[in-house]
Amino acid sequence: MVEKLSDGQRETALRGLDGWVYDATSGAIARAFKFKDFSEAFAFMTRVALAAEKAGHHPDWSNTYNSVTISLSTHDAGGLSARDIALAQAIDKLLA
Ligand SMILES: C[C@H](O)[C@H](O)[C@H]1CNC2=NC(N)=NC(=O)C2=N1
Repeated sequence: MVEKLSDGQRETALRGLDGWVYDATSGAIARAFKFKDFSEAFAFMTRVALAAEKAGHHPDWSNTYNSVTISLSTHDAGGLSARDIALAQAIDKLLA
């Protein structure tokens, strides 16, 4: 069982995450990504899937053609945990 982040911990973590937005209703952070075409978007999703499986932590996401929206929360904690921050950082690294 992993701990939900405090408001302060969440705000500090979000300052270091470009493009990720916190939604208080869902208790999740989300970021939208745009690619050249579906093939590029799906290649990215494949890499995210491998990173997620490695982390044992998985995204809620959607894909429409060249857009991918990823939402991260820790269902077990009922909100945001350090696992979401770590996965968001790993996802951002895939784009660097
Ligand atoms: C049993 C397993 O470790 C858990 O169900 C994991 C798997 N992946 C998960 N992913 C996310 N995003 N939240 C979770 O609470 C979660 N729990």
